[in-house]
Amino acid sequence: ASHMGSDGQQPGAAQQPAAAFAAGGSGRRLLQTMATDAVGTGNPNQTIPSTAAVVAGVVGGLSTLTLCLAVALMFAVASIYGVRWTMCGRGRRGRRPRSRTGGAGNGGDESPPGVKKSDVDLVLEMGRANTRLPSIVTSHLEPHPSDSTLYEQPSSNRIATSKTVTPMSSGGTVRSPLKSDASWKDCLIEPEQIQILRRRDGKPWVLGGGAFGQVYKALYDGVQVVAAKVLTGLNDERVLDSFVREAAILRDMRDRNIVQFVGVCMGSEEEGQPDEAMMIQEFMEAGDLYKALKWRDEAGRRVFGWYARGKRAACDIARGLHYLHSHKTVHLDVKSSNVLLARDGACKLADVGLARSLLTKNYLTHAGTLGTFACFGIVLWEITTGEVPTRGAMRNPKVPEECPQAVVDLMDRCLETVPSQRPTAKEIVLLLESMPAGTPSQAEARGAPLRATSLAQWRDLLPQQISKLSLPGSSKAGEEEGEQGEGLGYDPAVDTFRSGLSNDAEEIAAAQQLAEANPQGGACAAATMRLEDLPPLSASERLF
Ligand SMILES: Nc1ncnc2c1ncn2[C@@H]1O[C@H](COP(=O)(O)OP(=O)(O)OP(=O)(O)O)[C@@H](O)[C@H]1O
Repeated sequence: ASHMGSDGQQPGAAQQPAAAFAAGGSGRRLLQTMATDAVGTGNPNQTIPSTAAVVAGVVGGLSTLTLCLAVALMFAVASIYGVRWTMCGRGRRGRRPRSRTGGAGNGGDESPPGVKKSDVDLVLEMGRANTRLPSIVTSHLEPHPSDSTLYEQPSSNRIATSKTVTPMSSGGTVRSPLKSDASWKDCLIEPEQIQILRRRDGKPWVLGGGAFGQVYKALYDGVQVVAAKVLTGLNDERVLDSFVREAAILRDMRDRNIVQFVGVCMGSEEEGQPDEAMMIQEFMEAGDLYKALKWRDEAGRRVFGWYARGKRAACDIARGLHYLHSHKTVHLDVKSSNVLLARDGACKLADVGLARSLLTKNYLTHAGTLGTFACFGIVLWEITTGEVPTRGAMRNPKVPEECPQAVVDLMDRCLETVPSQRPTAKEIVLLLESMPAGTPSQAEARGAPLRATSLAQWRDLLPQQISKLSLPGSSKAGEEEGEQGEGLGYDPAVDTFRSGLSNDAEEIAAAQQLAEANPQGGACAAATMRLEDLPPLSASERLF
C-alpha cells in the first residue's frame, strides 16, 4: 500500500485497476485512479487511454441516443399497430366485436395488421347487400351469384360448403345454456342447415323487424321454407334469458293458432357463449295482420271486413289466447303485427313469451290479462274498421255499420277494469263462434258510413282507470288470474293507449268537440267517414 501511495502515477496502474486492487491499493485510491483516468487528466502518459475514453464516451452517447431513438420508433410503430389491433378488437380483453360486414373468416373488416384484404374479399364484401347485418346472418346468407362464380361452388352443394359456416360442433367448450340442457337436444339446429334467402335484387329477404331484431325468410335443410328470427347481444344475460324463455314457451306451445317453433340455431361461440342466435319458426306466407288489414281488392274494397275474414281472424286469435291461458301463459304483446297469417287466411299468434315487452309502438301492453284483453279489443276494432291506432293522437272509435252490436259489446267488455267482469278467452271464443256467419247486408260493399260506438267511453275510461290498476308484482290483478308477473312495474305512458285511436287531426278535433258536447258519445255519429275515403294500398301490398 505504501508503494502505491508513493508513486500513485505508476504506469499501468490506471489501466490495471484490478491489478492495483490486487496489489493492495485501498478501495478509495482505486476509485480515485479510475476517476482520474476517466476524465483524462493527471498523468500525460495517459493521453491515449483518455482519448479512447472520450471517443468511447462519444460513441457510447451516440449509441445510447440511437438506442433511445430506436426504442421510441418501436413504441411509435407499436402504438400505431396497437391502435389498429385494438380497433380490430384483438388487443383488448373481453369480447371481440364482430364484423358487421361478415362473419369469421369471410374477409370482413377484421383483417389483422399488415394483412391486406384480397380482391376476392373486397368483391365479396361489395356483393353483400346490407353492410350492417349481424354476422350470423351474413354467415348464413344464400351465396350471391357473384360468390358462386368466384368460388365455383356447385349449386347442389352450396349449403354444405358455405365457406363462412362455423359448425357448432367445431371444438371449443360448449357452455351455451341450450346446448348443455338435454331437453333442447332435439331443438338445436346446426348452422349449416339454415340458409337465409335473398330477394331477387340480392338483398337478404327480410320479413319484418321489431325491438328484438330482424326476421328473415330462410331455408331449413335446403327444403323447408322457414322464418329465422335473428337475435343479437346474447352475451347480455337479460337478452339471453328473454331468448331462452321465448324459445321454451314456443317449443312447448303446440297449437294450430300459435306460430310453430322449428328450433334454435346458435351462433359460433367465441368465448364459450354465442352472442347471436336464430329462432326458427314456421313461415307464415301472408305476413302479419297489421299489414293485411290494409289490403284492398281490385275494386278498392277492403279485403278484410268483419264478414270477410275478420270474424275468422278474431276467432283464431281468441283460440290462440285460450290455448295459452289454459297453459298458464300470458301473451303480453297482443297486437295485429304479432298475428301472422297463413296462405289460407288462418291466423296464428306470434311473439309468445315477451314478458318484458311492456309498451310497443302503438299499444299499451302490460302484464295480466287486462292488457291482453284490452289489446285484443283494439285488434277487434282494427279488424272491423281497417284502421290502426296511432301514437300521440286520440279519437272516438267508430265501427262500420255492418259490425254486429255483439262485437262492439265484446270490445267494451274487454276493457272492463274489474277482472271478474272481463271475458275469458274461452268466453270470447264461444261468443264469436256463436255469431252468425255470412254477410248480412251489402253495407261493406257500398262503403257504408262508420257509426259511433259505445267505445267512445274508452276515451274517458283511460288512462284514469288503467292507472288505478294493479300490476303483477305490486298488485292482485295477476294473482286473481292465477298468472305470474315479474315485477314489471308500471309505465305511466298509458297515454299511448288512450291516444292510440286516431290518425286524423281534423277528425280528432271534431270528435273532441262532439265528445265535449255529449260525453256519452252519441253525437259522435255525426263524425262519420266512408271506407271508400281511406287511401288505397299500393299494388305491392296486396297479396290476394
Ligand atoms: N314466422 C313468420 N313468418 C312470416 N313473417 C314473420 C314471422 N315472424 C315474424 N314475421 C314478421 O316479422 C315481424 C316482426 O317479427 P317479431 O314480431 O317477431 O319481431 P319483434 O322484435 O318481436 O317485434 P316487436 O318487438 O315489435 O313485437 C312480424 O310483424 C312479421 O311481419
